[in-house]
Amino acid sequence: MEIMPHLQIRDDLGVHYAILPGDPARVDRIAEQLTDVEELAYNREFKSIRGLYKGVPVLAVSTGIGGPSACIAVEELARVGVTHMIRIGSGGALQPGIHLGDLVMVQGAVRSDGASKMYIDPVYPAVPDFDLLTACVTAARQEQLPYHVGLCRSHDSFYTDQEEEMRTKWTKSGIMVSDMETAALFVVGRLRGVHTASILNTVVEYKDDLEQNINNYADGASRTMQGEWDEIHTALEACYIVSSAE
Ligand SMILES: O=P(O)(O)O[C@H]1O[C@H](CO)[C@@H](O)[C@H]1O
Ligand SMILES: O=c1cc[nH]c(=O)[nH]1
Repeated sequence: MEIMPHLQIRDDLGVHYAILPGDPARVDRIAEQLTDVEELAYNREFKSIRGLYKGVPVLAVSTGIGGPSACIAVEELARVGVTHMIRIGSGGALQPGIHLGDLVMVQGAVRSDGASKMYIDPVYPAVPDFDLLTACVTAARQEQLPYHVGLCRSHDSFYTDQEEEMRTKWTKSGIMVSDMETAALFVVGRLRGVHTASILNTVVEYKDDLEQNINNYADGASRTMQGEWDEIHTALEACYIVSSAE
């Protein structure tokens, strides 16, 4: 038996599905939708629990902010036998018509991060697993949740002097939303043979004040908290759909 150096979880858990928020506080809110919850470890930004969703064993593990810590989580989860990973993140809309709390199911990610480039050439695509993405879309449609399917831009920068120009550039290219971890998850997951998907809860609307809106989310603003509940529910249902088909 081995203990993973960063997640501090054992390699004999025998769980195939993991839900991955960035924020450790979101792990506790995932626990509310699970039964038989057990806290496994809380080391650095990585908080890990195990529980059941409709009888399916699931892990919830926070990945922290940005590609480097997300890659560490993906690598160590793959080493303990997790085969399906769904990010449930927060993001900022880059297009009009995407409202607070709407879900964006990511179909592909622009690799504006550094971590995925440490693994492989930037021409390598950052795309989700088709069946897992389909299961997420099926789940959201089933529950009649507000959702979109489109592209995201995963970035490493929040406070550079070029943020406004970067956002305008990606808006013009039809990118739907920004986050910081999806590209790294898709690339490293693909290289390690893991099925990945990413669902982003919109916490900043197009052209709205980025910092103010992220503060509102941290304060528990109701539409973004509803979006968070919806993305957790969608990801758990997707795990159930995929596990039932196996
Ligand atoms: O809410 P999470 O999942 O952390 O996602 C988003 O929020 C953080 C930035 O505020 C970044 O990690 C970004 O990807
Ligand atoms: O632009 C944004 C907004 C929210 N979260 C991000 O990572 N980027």
